[in-house]
Amino acid sequence: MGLLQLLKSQFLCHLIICYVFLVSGLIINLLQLCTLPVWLVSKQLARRINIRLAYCISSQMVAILEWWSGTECTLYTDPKSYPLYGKENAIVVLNHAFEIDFLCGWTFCERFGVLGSSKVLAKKQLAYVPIIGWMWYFLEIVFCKRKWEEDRRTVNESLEKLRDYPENFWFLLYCEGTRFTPKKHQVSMQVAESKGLSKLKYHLLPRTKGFWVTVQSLRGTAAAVYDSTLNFRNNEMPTLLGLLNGKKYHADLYVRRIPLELIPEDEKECAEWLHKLYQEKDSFQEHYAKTGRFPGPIMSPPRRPWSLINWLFWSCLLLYPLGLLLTQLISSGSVFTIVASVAVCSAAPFCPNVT
Ligand SMILES: CC/C=C\C/C=C\C/C=C\C/C=C\C/C=C\C/C=C\CCC(=O)SCCNC(=O)CCNC(=O)[C@H](O)C(C)(C)COP(=O)(O)OP(=O)(O)OC[C@H]1O[C@@H](n2cnc3c(N)ncnc32)[C@H](O)[C@@H]1OP(=O)(O)O
Ligand SMILES: CCCCCCCCCCCCCCCCCC(=O)OC[C@@H](O)COP(=O)(O)O
Repeated sequence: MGLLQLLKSQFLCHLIICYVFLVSGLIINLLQLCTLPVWLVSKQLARRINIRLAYCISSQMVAILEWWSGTECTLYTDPKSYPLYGKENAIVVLNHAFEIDFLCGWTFCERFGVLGSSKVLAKKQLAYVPIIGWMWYFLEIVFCKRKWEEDRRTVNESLEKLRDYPENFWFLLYCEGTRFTPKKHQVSMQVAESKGLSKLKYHLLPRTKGFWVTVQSLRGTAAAVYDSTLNFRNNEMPTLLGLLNGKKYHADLYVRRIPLELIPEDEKECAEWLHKLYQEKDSFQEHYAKTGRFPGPIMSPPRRPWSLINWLFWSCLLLYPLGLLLTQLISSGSVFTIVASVAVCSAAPFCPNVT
């Protein structure tokens, strides 16, 4: 193990990274709260400010993936579609099998310049998560209760509000509704069988209602659906903790751009269309399992320095007062205070994992 890799695996480094993320995140949440009066004067200005503030939070996690862990993200896509990415609103349909798949999604958002404005259909519980959930509230993220009777109206209303959004956005939809596990897959395939639908090997049966309401609500706003299929080389099972430890992963994303006009308007036909799409996604995963690559050419966008610059900025800003505090602590000469502080820091890794 090299010296740098050893440094990245040190708990003290993780503590510093989390400290910067948590404190900067709460400061940004507070700044977002301060933009509330701006909404009354100019909604579009408030939205633009919040896009930039949100970037300051989400790009820190992207920096961990791109710069700290050095994870490689490869994009397989059609060269004709490539120039449109980041230049139009789009609905992104992504498979949900990895702990960090949302972060790989964010990384591509960053590379195409839509990270601050990216959106998702998220379960309501995530709205209460400090920093990320609170940030999402100001970004007009669409939340669902996974109760169709309620979601039908609320999801539609939230999406309608995005019609005059001032910057390009990608709206992520995990149609499977939950992360893939063998147990969930088994149950899901029983549902498929009972409905007379073809089985899937690598995906759960897609929930069609959220997709239909999204497509219908964003007609005229979004130009296309980006059908995205993600996998990792060598059967890697990446985790957030692995990234924090500086572990390098290799993500491959296959994206097909499908113009929105090609998607049926009728609910039943739209559902059938989505089931067919998931059959195709399954065949791409099969191809990947056999050959180690997705079909089509590679058009990888390079990483940009902004996430790193933002991360360094917050680190400098927040580590300076922490350094002063530590210097004062040591120079205080109080053995009890020093021993108590070291004990608290040493005990932290043994706390139960809450993620
Ligand atoms: C160039 C680069 C391109 C791309 C880059 C990639 C990505 C970047 C883009 C953006 C990034 C932005 C943000 C990312 C950041 C963070 C994301 C993090 C977290 C969010 C994750 C979540 O929260 S996922 C959970 C919430 N989301 C969803 O659930 C969406 C899918 N669900 C739906 O659409 C649902 O329909 C619903 C929620 C709208 C309503 O749910 P409900 O359950 O009430 O209704 P359903 O119709 O779905 O269910 C009833 C029917 O389902 C059948 N059923 C029952 N059991 C099962 C089963 N196990 N499997 C399948 N089906 C089942 C049941 O029989 C009912 O059928 P009917 O025929 O009777 O309707
Ligand atoms: C700079 C980096 C510092 C890192 C340290 C801090 C780490 C904090 C991480 C917070 C990340 C929160 C992002 C929200 C993404 C959560 C994804 C998620 O929860 O998906 C839910 C789905 O799967 C469906 O769930 P279920 O059907 O199981 O209900």
